[in-house]
Amino acid sequence: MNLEHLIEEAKQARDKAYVPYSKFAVGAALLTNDGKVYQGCNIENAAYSVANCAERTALFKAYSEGDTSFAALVVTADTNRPVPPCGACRQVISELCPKDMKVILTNLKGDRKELTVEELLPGAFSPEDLNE
Ligand SMILES: O=c1ccn([C@H]2C[C@H](O)[C@@H](CO)O2)c(=O)[nH]1
Repeated sequence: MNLEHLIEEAKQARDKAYVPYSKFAVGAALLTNDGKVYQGCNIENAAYSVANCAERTALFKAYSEGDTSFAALVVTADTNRPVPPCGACRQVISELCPKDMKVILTNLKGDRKELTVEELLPGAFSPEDLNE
């Protein structure tokens, strides 16, 4: 699975976004270590606060299917800079993905920013903190 293909999957996911309120469509593509790809889009709701971001949609789809071993995540939107994930998504990514996993942020112009999960949310609150 090359990166160009994973970016294409994220764009395809974005086309499925349900965004009647913000009109801001986001797509994500999550690659598992088995080579499977889970697409995710953002899904909004008339009760605005229950919207689900594209990144979490992809992660929750994979996890709920028993796929829990991840190799890379691409996120894309029609933004001026590579789209930055929100704080809630950073927290979820940080817990469910390896710290050294690559997260590739992109936009429709083709700009890219690649960083690790640790770089996305340095010093994240983690399950270990609950046991201290
Ligand atoms: O990284 C991001 C940032 C925002 N959104 C969604 C949430 C909401 O539906 C819309 C506007 O914030 O974009 C995502 O899906 N991912």
